[in-house]
Amino acid sequence: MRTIALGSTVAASTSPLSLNIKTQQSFLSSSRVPRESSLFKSGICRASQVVELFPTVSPEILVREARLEDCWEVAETHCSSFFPEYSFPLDFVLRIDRMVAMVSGFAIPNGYKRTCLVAVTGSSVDETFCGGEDFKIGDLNGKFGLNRGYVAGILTVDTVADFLPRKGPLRQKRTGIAYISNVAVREKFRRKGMAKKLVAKAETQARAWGCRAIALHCDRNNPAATKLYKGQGFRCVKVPEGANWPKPKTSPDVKFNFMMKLLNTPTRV
Ligand SMILES: CC(=O)SCCNC(=O)CCNC(=O)[C@H](O)C(C)(C)COP(=O)(O)OP(=O)(O)OC[C@H]1O[C@@H](n2cnc3c(N)ncnc32)[C@H](O)[C@@H]1OP(=O)(O)O
Repeated sequence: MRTIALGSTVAASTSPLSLNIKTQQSFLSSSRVPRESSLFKSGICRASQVVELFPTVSPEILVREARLEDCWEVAETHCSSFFPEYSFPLDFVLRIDRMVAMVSGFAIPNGYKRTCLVAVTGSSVDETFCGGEDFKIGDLNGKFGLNRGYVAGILTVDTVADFLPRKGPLRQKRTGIAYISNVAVREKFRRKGMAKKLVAKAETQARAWGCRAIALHCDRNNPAATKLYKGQGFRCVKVPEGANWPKPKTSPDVKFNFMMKLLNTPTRV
């Protein structure tokens, strides 16, 4: 369990870009409120605002691994989706914090995998067309692309198994089950199938890692996300009475569904 300090706020994190689910959930209900943060007004994000015009010209969606040059937009997507009420300077500090967390990667234990996927729009370039050598910094793929598109959705998938039920008397971590977290799509790009594509790509990644199943926690009071996962073939797993299954650290009043899908089930896109 890692902790990211956000000024005076302490965010419990499940992965480098992990949500502070407690804070996240309390803001979910307001995530549809139109947001014009003072950060944007201040002009710090003018470049992003200009790029935002592009998707209307070329709306195709591509899902790929996040790259180093995506990190600001990934942090923006994360923060604007999970903390829509934050205004300057806190929203700016939060974005910086998430960016640093991503780049530093909060090194995962040997033998485990984790990757951050992004859904980009406005990119017409071949996904494989990248310059330079491959390298990995934190969760980010070190390739640079010339036309990388605009990051509008994110998802993290890993095999770290921190939030999966343990096995045996020694409470060993499970293997072969991937875990999804940090799923977010910028408000103006929602209901266009982006999250579905991200989840589908996460499943492909999990299969490539040799996983037989994929799991996640979803707030019971998040009907949109619950519908998304059920539609993608995830099913709620009943937690046995008294079972001490790990779950994301949040306020006690946030209740999660633990959802799982066997990876031999066909993926719907
Ligand atoms: C494991 C986790 O990370 S849980 C955290 C989930 N993240 C959040 O709650 C952050 C804020 N919300 C969001 O970012 C988005 O609303 C998401 C990620 C929940 C959905 O992203 P989208 O790209 O809009 O979803 P997408 O367009 O792929 O919709 C897929 C299905 O989900 C369901 N769905 C998505 N949004 C809604 C909604 N607002 N109301 C009802 N159903 C919805 C629908 O069944 C939809 O299929 P349909 O459009 O064919 O009816």
